[in-house]
Amino acid sequence: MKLGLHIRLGALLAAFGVLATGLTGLYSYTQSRELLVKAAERDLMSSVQMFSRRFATAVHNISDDVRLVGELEVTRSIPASSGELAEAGKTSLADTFHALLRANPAYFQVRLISARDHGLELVRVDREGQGTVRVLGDMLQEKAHFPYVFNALALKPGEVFLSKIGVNHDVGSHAALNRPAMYISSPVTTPDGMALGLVVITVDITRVFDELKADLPTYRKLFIANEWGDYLVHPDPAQAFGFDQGRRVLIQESIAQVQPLLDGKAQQVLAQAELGDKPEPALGAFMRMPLGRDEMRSFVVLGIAEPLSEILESTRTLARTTLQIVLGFSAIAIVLALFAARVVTRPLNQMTQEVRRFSSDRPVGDLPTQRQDEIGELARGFDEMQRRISLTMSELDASRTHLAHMARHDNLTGLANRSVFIDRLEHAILTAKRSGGCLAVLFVDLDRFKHINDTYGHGVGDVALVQAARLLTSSVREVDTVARWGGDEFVILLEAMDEEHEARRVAQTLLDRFGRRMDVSGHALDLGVSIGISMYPRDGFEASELIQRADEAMYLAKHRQGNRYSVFGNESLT
Ligand SMILES: Nc1nc2c(ncn2[C@@H]2O[C@H](COP(=O)(O)OP(=O)(O)OP(=O)(O)O)[C@@H](O)[C@H]2O)c(=O)[nH]1
Repeated sequence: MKLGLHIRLGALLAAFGVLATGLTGLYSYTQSRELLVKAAERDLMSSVQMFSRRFATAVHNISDDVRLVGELEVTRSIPASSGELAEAGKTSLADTFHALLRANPAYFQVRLISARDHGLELVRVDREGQGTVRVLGDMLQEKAHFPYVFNALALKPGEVFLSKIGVNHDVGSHAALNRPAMYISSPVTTPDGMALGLVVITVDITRVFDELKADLPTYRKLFIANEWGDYLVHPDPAQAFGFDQGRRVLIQESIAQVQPLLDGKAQQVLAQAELGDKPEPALGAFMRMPLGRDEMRSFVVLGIAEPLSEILESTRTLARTTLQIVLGFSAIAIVLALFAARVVTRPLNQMTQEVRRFSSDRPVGDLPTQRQDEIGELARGFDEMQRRISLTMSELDASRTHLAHMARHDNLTGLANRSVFIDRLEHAILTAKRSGGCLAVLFVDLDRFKHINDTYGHGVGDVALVQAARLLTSSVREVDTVARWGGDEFVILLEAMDEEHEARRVAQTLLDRFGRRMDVSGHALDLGVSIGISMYPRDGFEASELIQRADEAMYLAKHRQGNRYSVFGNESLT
């Protein structure tokens, strides 16, 4: 099927419109998606930083409690000589420890440990079930071999030691037994700085982390690893504290991008992680968080990850919205394209119709010649072309008519020529034959015409011929035909001429009129004529025959001095 320009142009414009809209939509979707992922990365990073600050604050608060207990009068009253505290002081401290444990659900134990007697626990209160319990007598243990003891005793007054996070296996430690824990300790000193003992709080680190991550959305997962990469917190609890069960589950093995944090070559990184039982790709922000005093160079790696599906959820909404916008604008583009194509092609169609009308000789209607654009230019060009063609056509018509007239008439006198005369004679013969009528042919020859030419010149001879033609025409009926046979010879067809005497009368009229002197270009001339008459059907049945007979009769008249007529067959040369 042949498609019109309107459809093709419309389809082309529509395709451009849809393509442009689609590409714009795709570009804005891609850009927006990238911005969303970048925003999610920033958000995750600030989230992990916030978590780190809150963890630091929590540790700081616990450290303050440890320091506070260490600075109590009763704590500092441990005799340097014996290292043994008075019973009343112990009871008072135990009351304080009970209060601390009640106020801080994340504390497992609060203890005062002597610097003497191999780090013997002087006062100890443990969490047990929903309550607290003071450990007394033989149940008190020597702890000098624990890092939180010997490290704290080496500190200056007011300084705090943070232990590594590990699983507590102290026998008899009540609620803390086999639970992840962290020890925060600070020395108890004499005014001159000698260590008398230390205060240590055993922290339920799981509870601390649970409280800190309570503010995180459920789809965000927390990762914490120690300085060797062992998971301390993992979305899958089975992965945490693997080292306590004789296996290593290392963060750098599952999330290789965090290695620079462990190596101290980066403070924070973005990384791909996997979450859940059925591993789901996630984006995570990880940072290195120093723990404790600088010289210990202790740190943990904190990380918060979010499933990519959550991050890209808003991009799905964006994709839907973008698609709707693209479809909407594509529809508008198609409508506008068809409209534009129509606007452009309508004047062209109009001109096409006018060209068709012009080519089929119908009157041409209005053309958009007033337009100032290319279509107006085209219309004006067509209008001009159409006027020129019309002008040329009418000139051609005129010259064709003239040529046709010239082909049938004598140029000088305007009379019918030989061929027209023969046509009419043949036609008249047929008519006469059908009707049984008669007709007459008169052959007229000017007498001594050569003399006029020779005497007055050909110009005068021409005028004389024209006047002779007029005289002949005005002397016969309108139905009769006068033709110039050649030179100074004329032929006349008299139709419906039933009697010879009627033809004779016409010939006589001619003789009479030619017998009068004529004024030809100021010359008074006597133009005589010789006339021969033939009759149908008496003298012949054919046109040529009748003309020949009339010519012969004219010859007889001429032979007898001219200025007379002769009827064929009535006279003969003698
Ligand atoms: N001016 C003019 N002369 C013509 C034209 N056609 C023919 N003639 C002249 O007409 C003359 C005819 O001469 P002829 O045939 O001898 O006839 P004529 O002089 O009338 O002699 P007769 O017929 O015997 O009386 C010639 O001199 C031709 O040159 C024409 O169109 N114009």
